[in-house]
Amino acid sequence: MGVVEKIQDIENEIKRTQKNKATEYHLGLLKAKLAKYRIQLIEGSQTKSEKGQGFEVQQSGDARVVMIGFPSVGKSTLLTKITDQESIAAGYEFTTLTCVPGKIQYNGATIQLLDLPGIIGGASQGKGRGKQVISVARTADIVLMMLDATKSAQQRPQLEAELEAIGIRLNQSFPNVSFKIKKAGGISFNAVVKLHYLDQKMVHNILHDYKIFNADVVIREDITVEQFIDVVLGNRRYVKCLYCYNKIDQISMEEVDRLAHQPDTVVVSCEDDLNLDYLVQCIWKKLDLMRVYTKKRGEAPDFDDGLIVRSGASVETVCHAIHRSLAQTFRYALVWGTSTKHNPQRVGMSHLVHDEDVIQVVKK
Ligand SMILES: Nc1nc2c(ncn2[C@@H]2O[C@H](COP(=O)(O)OP(=O)(O)OP(=O)(O)O)[C@@H](O)[C@H]2O)c(=O)[nH]1
Ligand SMILES: [K+]
Ligand SMILES: [Mg+2]
Repeated sequence: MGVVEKIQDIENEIKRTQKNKATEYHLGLLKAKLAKYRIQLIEGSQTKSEKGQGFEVQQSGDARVVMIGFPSVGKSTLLTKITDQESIAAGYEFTTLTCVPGKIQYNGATIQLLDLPGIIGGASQGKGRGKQVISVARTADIVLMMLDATKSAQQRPQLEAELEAIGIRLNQSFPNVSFKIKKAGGISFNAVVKLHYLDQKMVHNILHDYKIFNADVVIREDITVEQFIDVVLGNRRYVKCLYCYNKIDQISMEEVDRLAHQPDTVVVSCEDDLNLDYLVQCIWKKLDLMRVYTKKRGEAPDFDDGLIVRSGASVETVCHAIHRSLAQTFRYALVWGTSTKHNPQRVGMSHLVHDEDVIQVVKK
């Protein structure tokens, strides 16, 4: 029996099995098995020739946004509209057959946007070359899920399921669990919150199924079985997602209004240039990037030339962004901005900077 059939069998068994106290351990194990087979499918089944034909292109700029969507929803049209690059668009499916990168310039940052071929249902199971296409989403800072506003509402959960199946978790954060495999000592289990979906026995069962007999598990959040398996597997990607409904020129105002009120959603019309500026703003916000300025002693900061760093960045990260060796000669930094109480304030490497802060590094 092939892996795809095994997966189907387990999925059927999960569907058939009634959810109750008596079956929950069995269900937990089935889910662990399912996760294992899915991994085999992604990692094990690529032949040599397939590997050479990935859709990966070189990372460039400050962040990467990857468009994922069914055919002919307008991905290429969008790339041509909001980046410096043209990607051919047409009224037939699978117009785009490669990965086409473009650049968005915004607030001094360069954001890479990738246009990809459309995917079809079952892509994660290797249908078409969909698996390679959606795998590119693993490298994204944001998945821009492109949807056709004139098509069925089903397209969104379908795409989400495809991404789930290759280990991508959309708009979720890494479960608050610490998990360490040890050489000996058995399994120690600790939960600091009340758990509703998981208990010690289930954790043991799942770990044994993965042939893990010695580990420390500390759970600090009321997680599900699936989330625990994610932690054990350790190869999940937690990626932000923005849902973009295109072609709103074709639907009623009421419908536009309804779609626009969903969380993490932007409605646009590439054809009529509706809301495209707002989409770029939303991408920028979602990326959570910051712009900080550096200055030399006795000189004014150069506000035209900021440094782009991730939110939560420290002075150390800023030093690295200025010059690779700066951290070694670092004595302290003077910071002006909202991250400090006094302006300027003398801070060390670990100080966390804020958007728009000005930083002067004092060397040894
Ligand atoms: N009405 C309308 N049509 C649009 C809009 N955006 C794109 N289209 C049309 O939709 C069709 C498909 O556009 P593409 O940009 O090729 O779509 P795609 O998602 O890149 O398609 P594939 O590469 O084949 O997966 C073209 O005929 C576009 O002109 C829009 O906002 N409104
Ligand atoms: K098309
Ligand atoms: Mg296209």
